Amino acid sequence: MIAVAGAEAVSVCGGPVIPVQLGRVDSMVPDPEGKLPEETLDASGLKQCFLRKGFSTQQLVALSGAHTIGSKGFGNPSVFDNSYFKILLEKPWVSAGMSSMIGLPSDRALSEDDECLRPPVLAALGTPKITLFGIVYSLNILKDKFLCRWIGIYADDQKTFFEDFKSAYIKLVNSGALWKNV
Ligand code: HEM
Repeated sequence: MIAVAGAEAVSVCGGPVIPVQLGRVDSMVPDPEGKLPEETLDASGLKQCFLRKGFSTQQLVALSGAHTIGSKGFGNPSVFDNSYFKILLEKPWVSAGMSSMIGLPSDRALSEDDECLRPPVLAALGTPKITLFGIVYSLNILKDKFLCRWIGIYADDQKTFFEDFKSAYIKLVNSGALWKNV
């Protein structure tokens, strides 16, 4: 129910439509304590925590984009879009008073990590394209492959954020689940 409600909330708020597989075996016991990442973890702690569960830095950054919804200062609280990443790139955010209201410590930690972010020079370039004999090549593919600065990529390209969020969400909610044989 939680996995389905989460996916429904994302699409109702304008995010991607995420198919959630039904029919899983319900758990009879609660999860042990300490399975969720602490909001006070730094970027390296967050990355390790996600890696231990089989999630890459890219998936950590994409999933954290869910914080675009709600009251943490990432744009319209009821719209699922890529404002989270755009606002993280605006660091240090207008004023010290305002910055303390933006995001959780974990969100701010991602914006201070080189692997999660990207160099300002590439941020200024936006989405570069080369035109050769009428054919347009997007350098985004190269950026994705070799630079891996996910906050910048998702701030530039909401479609890529939606695609990556969708697959990471499916992986997250299916992780450790068992299904009935029907
Ligand atoms: C990266 C590790 C994460 C940490 C440390 C974290 C921590 C938290 C905390 C502490 C809150 C409560 C904020 C408050 O109201 O004071 C929160 C809210 C929330 N989280 Fe996360 N979270 C993480 C990842 C995720 C993921 C993976 C998702 C979904 C895919 C998610 C979705 C949400 C949503 C929708 C809220 C409500 C936001 C609001 O109403 O302000 N979070 N998170």
